[in-house]
Amino acid sequence: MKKCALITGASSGFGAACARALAELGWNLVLTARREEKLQALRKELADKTKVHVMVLDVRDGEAVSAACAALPQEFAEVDLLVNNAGLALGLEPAHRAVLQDWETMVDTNIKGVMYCTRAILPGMVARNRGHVVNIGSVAGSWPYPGGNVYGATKAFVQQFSRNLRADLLGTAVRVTNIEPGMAETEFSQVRFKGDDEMAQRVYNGTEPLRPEDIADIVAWVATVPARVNINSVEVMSVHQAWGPLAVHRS
Ligand SMILES: NC(=O)C1=CN([C@@H]2O[C@H](COP(=O)(O)OP(=O)(O)OC[C@H]3O[C@@H](n4cnc5c(N)ncnc54)[C@H](OP(=O)(O)O)[C@@H]3O)[C@@H](O)[C@H]2O)C=CC1
Ligand SMILES: N[C@@H](C=O)C(=O)O
Repeated sequence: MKKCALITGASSGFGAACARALAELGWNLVLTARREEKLQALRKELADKTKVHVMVLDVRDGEAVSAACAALPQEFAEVDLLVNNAGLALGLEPAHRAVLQDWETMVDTNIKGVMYCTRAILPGMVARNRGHVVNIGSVAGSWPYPGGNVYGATKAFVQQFSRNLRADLLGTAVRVTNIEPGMAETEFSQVRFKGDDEMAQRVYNGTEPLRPEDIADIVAWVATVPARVNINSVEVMSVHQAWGPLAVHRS
């Protein structure tokens, strides 16, 4: 039987790259995000490789998440892999100048969104004694940097939530992995700097960030190791970055 992956934040960046990588492996896909046109374009792109169900969803809406997951078409209803990838950073202001609404949006998306999706999908995995939750954390969850305040804290939540999920799932065959990428070039900086291209480009100038497919390859790897193996966490950075978001080599 074909395996099925549900990927949040599949309309760009890591999520779209995960969809492409898993389609190559023949997995059926449930792709979710808010921008339907992007999801439909990806569905069309992958149509000759696999079956794709598009689910337009705001992960901040817990009731919508649980209703959509409960109403998955039969062919996609048994989710083997949940990739909790939807997330964002907003702003780089120090805490005393930060916009409170930005903090709330990051908490609602990066923390509550992960909680809602996990809570909706996990019971089926436990009942089938089969499945894997892959969370996309960040090096920002372990390494502080100026302006990282609430974004880093949300990713620290993802790290500890992943560990505690593993503890809860002991005795089942359900796996949990937290992937912690460093700087990668996606729409992430466009979103963080609210469309200010110059600020966004400054992040990547003179260095070589990770690419979305680098993270997708890791997701595909952790999902396909033997069922007895749980990769707990993977911290991954560009060769031009060390330790945390601040230590970046620029030529
Ligand atoms: N790029 C980087 O340097 C790093 C990124 N990360 C993390 O990786 C993950 C993916 O980011 P990345 O691919 O880089 O960035 P992108 O901005 O390219 O992708 C973010 C994805 O999240 C989706 N998303 C955002 N908010 C919501 C929401 N409320 N409901 C549903 N979907 C939402 C977006 O879709 P849409 O707007 O259509 O809803 C989009 O598909 C995030 O969790 C991010 O924190 C971690 C480490 C490094
Ligand atoms: N590593 C990035 C995303 O998580 C960042 O914090 O800039």
